[in-house]
Amino acid sequence: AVLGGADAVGFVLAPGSPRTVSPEAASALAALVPDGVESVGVFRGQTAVEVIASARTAGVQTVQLHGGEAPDVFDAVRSAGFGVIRATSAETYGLEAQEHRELYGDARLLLDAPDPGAGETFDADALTGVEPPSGWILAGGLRPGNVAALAEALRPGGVDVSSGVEIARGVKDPELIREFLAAARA
Ligand SMILES: O=C(O)c1ccccc1N[C@@H]1O[C@H](COP(=O)(O)O)[C@@H](O)[C@H]1O
Repeated sequence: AVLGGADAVGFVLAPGSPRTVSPEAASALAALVPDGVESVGVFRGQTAVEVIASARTAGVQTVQLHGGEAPDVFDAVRSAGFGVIRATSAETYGLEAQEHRELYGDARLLLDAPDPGAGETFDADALTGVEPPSGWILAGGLRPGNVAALAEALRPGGVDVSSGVEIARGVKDPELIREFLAAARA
């Protein structure tokens, strides 16, 4: 991903995924990430104490929370010195946009399909009439073959991919990563 020109790389530190890496393994990988590329720890449904401990061991800069965590978890993670990304379902974001602004306002927003990491797209109509905050990140079922059209239609500030650059669940493919990055940049 770094060689292909990604702006950020993520390590799944949430338990229970075929992509889960230990904080120690993530630390060895994150140490290879050069300055200027953001390293992100991906979490779901853990306590603030667990998230902060794992993120510290892994040495990531940013924490991405997928589990509907409460605002106090974001505050704790931020106070521990990490940047924070709030990942939520695009299909419900329309109903909770005001809540996001009021309760999580300075967390970056990532809009995803309901089942994170499943490689499923969401119905883009869910964002009709909704204006996510500037710099929001689009995720959920992106692939080399659909990222350009979806980015063109939805105009996010960034895109995030996992399943769409894998040859088997949990196994990334360098060629698909290169294709994805080229399509996203285009
Ligand atoms: O990838 C996982 O297994 C995962 C586990 C827990 C939380 C998030 C996870 N993945 C994130 O989901 C989005 C979209 O993934 P996909 O491209 O649809 O496969 C992305 O942010 C992943 O990092």
